[in-house]
Amino acid sequence: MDTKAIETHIRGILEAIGEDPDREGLRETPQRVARMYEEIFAGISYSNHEIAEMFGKTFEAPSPSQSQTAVVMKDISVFSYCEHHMALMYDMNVNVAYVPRGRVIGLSKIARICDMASKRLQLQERLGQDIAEILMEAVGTPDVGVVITGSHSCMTARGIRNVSSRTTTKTFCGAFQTDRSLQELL
Ligand SMILES: Nc1nc2c(ncn2[C@@H]2O[C@H](COP(=O)(O)OP(=O)(O)OP(=O)(O)O)[C@@H](O)[C@H]2O)c(=O)[nH]1
Ligand SMILES: [Zn+2]
Repeated sequence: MDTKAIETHIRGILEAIGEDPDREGLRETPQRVARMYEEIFAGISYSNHEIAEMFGKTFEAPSPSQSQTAVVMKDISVFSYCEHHMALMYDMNVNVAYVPRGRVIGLSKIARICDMASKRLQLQERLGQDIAEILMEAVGTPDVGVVITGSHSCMTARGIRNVSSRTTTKTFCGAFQTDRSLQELL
């Protein structure tokens, strides 16, 4: 990420909106925003494949038996940023489930994958697909479901200003596409 360029452009934006970038409260703002962008857009620097490798530490699944195990993690909270307005997606709640094929992933890594995929300019729909794609590669299973519910500040704090609206997107891969009992886990 080119932090020097971000600083220059943020200063330009401050001037363009009629602010004085040299007044005390704003003097360090371009640097602060550049540091913030490094943090909140960290996921732009990595492909889904790289994130799968980064957080892809897995363990042998419990001994296979007649039964089928599903892993479900609910209420993973993330923030993301809509690509249309660069506005915050907030109160984002991610539910993830997968059916292991011999390997299971460390639980914290599921939340790390959701967090890193969120740190991009996103569509909520694409965020679900990214999380599913990364998890499928990391765990080595095609059977993954991701359900996301969230609020978009581009719809609540501006424009139509509909503060109560919430959007849910569901991404079903592999067996989740047809198996209602798997879908209902989410
Ligand atoms: N599908 C989808 N749309 C989104 C997402 N985030 C924001 N949008 C929408 O993207 C659209 C961009 O539409 P435009 O008409 O180009 O932008 P705009 O003139 O600012 O639109 P308004 O918000 O209606 O004022 C808007 O309808 C947003 O609500 C998202 O995650 N998924
Ligand atoms: Zn938007």
